[in-house]
Amino acid sequence: MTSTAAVSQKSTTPLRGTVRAPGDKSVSHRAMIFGAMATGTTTVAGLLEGADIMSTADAMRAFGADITKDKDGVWHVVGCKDGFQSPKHAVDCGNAGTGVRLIMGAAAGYKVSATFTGDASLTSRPMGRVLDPLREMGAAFDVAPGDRLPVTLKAGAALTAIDYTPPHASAQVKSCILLAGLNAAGTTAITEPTLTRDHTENMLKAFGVKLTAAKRGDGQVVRMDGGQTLKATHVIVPGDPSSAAFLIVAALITPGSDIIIENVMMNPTRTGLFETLTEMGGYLRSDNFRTSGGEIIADIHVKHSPLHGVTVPPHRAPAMIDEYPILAVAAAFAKGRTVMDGIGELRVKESDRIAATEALLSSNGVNITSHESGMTVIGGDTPRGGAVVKTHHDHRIAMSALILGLGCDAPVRIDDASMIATSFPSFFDIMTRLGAVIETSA
Ligand SMILES: O=C(O)C1=C[C@@H](OP(=O)(O)O)[C@@H](O)[C@H](O)C1
Ligand SMILES: C=C(OP(=O)(O)O)C(=O)O
Repeated sequence: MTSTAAVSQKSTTPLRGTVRAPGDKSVSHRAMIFGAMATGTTTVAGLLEGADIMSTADAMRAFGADITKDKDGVWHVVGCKDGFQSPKHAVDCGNAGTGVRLIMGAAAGYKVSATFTGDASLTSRPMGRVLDPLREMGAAFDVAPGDRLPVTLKAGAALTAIDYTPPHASAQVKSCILLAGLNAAGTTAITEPTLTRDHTENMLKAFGVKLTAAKRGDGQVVRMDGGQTLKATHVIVPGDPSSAAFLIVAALITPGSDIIIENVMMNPTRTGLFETLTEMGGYLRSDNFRTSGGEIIADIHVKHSPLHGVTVPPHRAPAMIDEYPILAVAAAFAKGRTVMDGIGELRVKESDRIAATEALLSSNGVNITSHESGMTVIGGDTPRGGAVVKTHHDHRIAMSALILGLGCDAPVRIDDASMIATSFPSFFDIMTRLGAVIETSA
């Protein structure tokens, strides 16, 4: 992707209007992958047409799926005939950790060979967290020491189910093992000490797979027999709460704002930020609750609010893991101290998000400190702004910086806005429609 700089200005008018959240990224990846694994044609409405999902769709085509979009915007995924086939070229998963980790799990079950790679950010992220359990199941890989991409899956191994407790709270690891387990001998069991997003479990059931998820403490044990086939279904993708987060914080910090975001997924494994912002004094009212495509969705009404700092309970981290950079921005406008702990996983996202968030806030005059697995913001004064923020190929850092600029005295610039298209291609359009001054610049 070519990089484009962008800048946001202090909002002198309130944000107003009703907008629709873009399709959820996690659900969209899964719709493409599960559709490719299924027999028959899966239809997908409301797909997030972000770059991450387009990379996953291309990867599924490389393994033999036929994927097209019709004139009404509905995607059709014709499952691979006789399972995944070995791709002719390396599979480039772009910027998407979810894409590559889930696809490696799915592919490991089919006795195919494939080389996986990605962009500068993805090739620096740890893959051992999925390669280790897949090796335990019997898969073999060629990979340089350190377990980074590129990774080559070697053909031929028959998999055996494992009973696994992931060392990190990770829906990607859980999902990778479950997808491999579909074609493994025996019963795959995964114990999660803390529950992570459960879209894989929900969607596998929608594709006709039998599995059980039994609550255990704050977590669960998922069990699934191998040798099950997925049957094509119709997927309706709900709006992404992680994208809605940017619009919500923008409205909370801009005086006079009053906005409605429609169609937001309210799955409790994803709504930790909404809970936290409400505790901080934010006006967030969800109504019109309904069920669509097996998920609860609602419309969220947000008004500008005076915020105060809070301590975020570490056990809430999995339910808002992608939202800490934008929470730190909200914390810059909240009176007092906001403490975020138990978030060491942020070090291995698209960028080191603790370091990137600290740089983004401190360079714009906000008081922030950090340690290995946490950060603390002391907020309340209008930030100075005026910095050019390095985004490190990270869409969430890019959007967080631009939202910060809406409340700073001087404009906030970012070095590269191109990655925003991975998860929220309509970000600029929607923000402009709400009345924000955010522009790409040369
Ligand atoms: O399963 C998923 O769709 C995701 C899981 C999370 O990653 P981890 O599993 O690494 O926590 C999250 O950060 C990512 O944006 C999407
Ligand atoms: C961490 C993220 O995604 P992924 O791991 O799929 O790259 C994210 O979208 O914030």
